[in-house]
Amino acid sequence: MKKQGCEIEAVGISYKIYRQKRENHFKIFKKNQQEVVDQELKQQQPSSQFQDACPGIRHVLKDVNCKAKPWEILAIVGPSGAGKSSLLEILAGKLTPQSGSIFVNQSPIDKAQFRKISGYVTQTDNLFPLLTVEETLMFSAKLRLRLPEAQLSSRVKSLIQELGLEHVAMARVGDDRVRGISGGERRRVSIGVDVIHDPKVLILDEPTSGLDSTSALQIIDMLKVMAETRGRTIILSIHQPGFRIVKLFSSMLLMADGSVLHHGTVDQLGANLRGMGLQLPLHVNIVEFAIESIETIQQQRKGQLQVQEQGFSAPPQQKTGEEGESRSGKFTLQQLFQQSKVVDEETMNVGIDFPRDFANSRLKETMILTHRFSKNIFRTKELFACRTIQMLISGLVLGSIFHNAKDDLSGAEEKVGLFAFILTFLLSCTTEALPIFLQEREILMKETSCGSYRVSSYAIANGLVYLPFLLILAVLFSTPLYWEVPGIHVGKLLGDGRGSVKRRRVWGREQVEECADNGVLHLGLQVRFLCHS
Ligand SMILES: Nc1ncnc2c1ncn2[C@@H]1O[C@H](COP(=O)(O)OP(=O)(O)OP(=O)(O)O)[C@@H](O)[C@H]1O
Repeated sequence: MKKQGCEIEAVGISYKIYRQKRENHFKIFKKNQQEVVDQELKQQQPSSQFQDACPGIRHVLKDVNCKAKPWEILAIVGPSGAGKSSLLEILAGKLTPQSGSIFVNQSPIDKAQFRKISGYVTQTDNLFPLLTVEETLMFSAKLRLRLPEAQLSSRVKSLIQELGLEHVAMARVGDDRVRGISGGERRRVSIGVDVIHDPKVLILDEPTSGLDSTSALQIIDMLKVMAETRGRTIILSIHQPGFRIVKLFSSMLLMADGSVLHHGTVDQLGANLRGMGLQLPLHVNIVEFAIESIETIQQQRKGQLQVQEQGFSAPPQQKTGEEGESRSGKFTLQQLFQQSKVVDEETMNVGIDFPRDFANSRLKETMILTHRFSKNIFRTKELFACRTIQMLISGLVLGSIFHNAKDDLSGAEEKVGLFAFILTFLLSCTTEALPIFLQEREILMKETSCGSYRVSSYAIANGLVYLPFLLILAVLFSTPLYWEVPGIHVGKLLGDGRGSVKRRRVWGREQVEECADNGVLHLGLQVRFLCHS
């Protein structure tokens, strides 16, 4: 019987970023940046093709090859800045490399479809701080699964149990500002949000960062169980894994400076290091030792590459299988370490059912999002109470300033000033929404990119929740003004058809004044009047 699973293979991935250069603004004709890069790359020697020789270009990933198999955990390790996060983002379909390809079960990846069958847990936790752990997972389940409420609930409960979060299920998630659950528990919630739909591939960027060794071990242990019991493919990056954690990794990708230095099991890494004359000291973690010895490994690699380049002119040597040259035609350290490529035939060519559509209809997802927004709003009562009081006081103060406005021309001018002030005040108030949106933006981008819901549903739900509140604030602001400032009552403002028109000539130009019966100048006409004069 064939195993169900999803094998991910990256072949010849190169990713570079362009640093901003000081531009000569007086130079009108300049070359396209890509053209410059291509020309500079062409000029380079083959042996130094991966050096950061081009000024302004940073090679983040250099011809990276790797393979992650189902039922296994592939750990990406390496020093800070090695390119681990960039590789994970490329594997998750968030970044597009300049060259190279990603294959899913040997077929080229369709990013949009792949995002639906995979989960990507970022380095930072993007969660709503005011929702409880259970609510967070429940909303995620509702948005990503098309199941009856009872089944969703039982699924969330069993996931909470699996994640070891029963004791904090009803506690608020919290963040840097709001006190909530611990950092380790929050990391587990982030993982839970991305595994609730049971993805075939789970990509995690530093799932153990900032955790104590016990919490870190718990998380990796949980991922191991997930891989082994459900045949999931797990790819994660990790900094300085402990001894017991390393044992749980099925294979390891050691990276430094954007290149792969080792891709294989932990035992193979030990053997290769010994083969290079590096003896592992007693009681030292092999990954730590490998990272410490990166310079030596890189030097050996350079030497090997030079030997291979010289070998190009010599008659070709016999190669076994796929060893020696990767699909992209470039060499990796796998070749240096003479590792054989183990291909588990059982995992190949297994069809994947890509979900075609969103889990819910537009109406349903709008309802779910409206519910989530309402919960968040009702839990920020203090903020809303402050805004209500602020609007009420602003209205009262402004009304008292214009309380003595007269019902003549100068009074009308004051009222136009008041009108302009109100507009400016209300427009400046709208900028308060910006920090809230910036906070939620990461969550919105994450959820919409993996196909949880449509952006339009988010916008509608947001409007449904916030617009009534904004209307209430506007009424609270305008009520004291309405009663305090004489002559801006709606009835008086608009007149009732009984107004009269006065014409007079000032400096040879005809000016029009329209007065209601009580002598109040029509505000709208006043604006026109001011424009004319
Ligand atoms: N958008 C970017 N702008 C500038 N530099 C970038 C960008 N993306 C990646 N880099 C650079 O590429 C290199 C690799 O970054 P990456 O985040 O992938 O490393 P990492 O191995 O995940 O590091 P860490 O373990 O510290 O998270 C770093 O030197 C980083 O500064």
